[in-house]
Amino acid sequence: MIEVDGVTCRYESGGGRSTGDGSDGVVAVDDVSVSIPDGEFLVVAGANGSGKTTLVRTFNGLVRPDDGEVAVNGTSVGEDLVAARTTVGMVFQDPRDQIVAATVGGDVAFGPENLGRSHAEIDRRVEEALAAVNMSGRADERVETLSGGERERVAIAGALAMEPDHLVLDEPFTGLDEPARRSVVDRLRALHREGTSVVVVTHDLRDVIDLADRVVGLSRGRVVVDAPPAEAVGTLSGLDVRVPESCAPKDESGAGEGGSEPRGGGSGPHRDGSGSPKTGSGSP
Ligand SMILES: Nc1ncnc2c1ncn2[C@@H]1O[C@H](COP(=O)(O)OP(=O)(O)OP(=O)(O)O)[C@@H](O)[C@H]1O
Repeated sequence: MIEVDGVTCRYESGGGRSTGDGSDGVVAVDDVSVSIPDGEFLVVAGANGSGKTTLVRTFNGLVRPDDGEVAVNGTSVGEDLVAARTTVGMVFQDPRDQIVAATVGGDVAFGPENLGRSHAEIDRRVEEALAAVNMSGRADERVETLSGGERERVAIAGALAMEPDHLVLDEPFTGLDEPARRSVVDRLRALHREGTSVVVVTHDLRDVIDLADRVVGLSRGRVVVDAPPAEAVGTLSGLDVRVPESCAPKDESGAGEGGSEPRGGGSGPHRDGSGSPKTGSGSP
């Protein structure tokens, strides 16, 4: 269970995290409270810049809240970072931000190796994680030879090898073509069915609306809707979140479908204004 209680996160106008002195800057997440029970498939939706990435990064301590508290399985993230990083697996917006080894197997093994697990245990985890993303038998392949969808699946496998209770994926479909999207969706569906809790961050609900138990919608850092998908779409379609055509308001000029932006190419990975890509690792 992830419990977010009254969390606020600010960035300084120069790009770094807030000094906490109340000076000017961006309030990326503004007094958010949300609980994510085990086994839930949660979608965190909102327009670019609404605070989605910042919020989910508090789940494993990659971002420390300026106010409020995040607890995972009853333990404060700030008090036990290692526990949070092993319990909450994170897959970043661009898999290149987290692939660290030359081969598929080496990359997936990286997290459990850092945990100091035995060779036999690491081999078991790598095998199971690759099977979960439908890449069994491909451990020796070089990452640089893989397609974007395959790299995404390697990144997911890397997070799964940590055997997290919660898997958090930030815009996992960005830049993927239709078959790759379908493949990642299929993997997420299977993982969820097998009991993994999944949090997907997205500004496009179309791929995940059928999988979601609940949708939390953010706007300007605040929660504006927290409801099952069917109830949430009405609010979300007014927030530059793409919703399936069948759910979009009929009388609007394409707001629900995100205007003319083509599917797949999308708006591209968000860059955070600091000029540097978002970095970090699902590994402690
Ligand atoms: N490192 C940073 N320095 C300064 N401001 C930042 C930084 N990272 C994010 N922000 C700002 O915080 C706000 C929330 O950003 P965040 O990346 O959390 O939103 P998001 O909903 O994930 O956006 P996207 O969908 O584009 O990734 C935005 O105004 C953004 O410009």
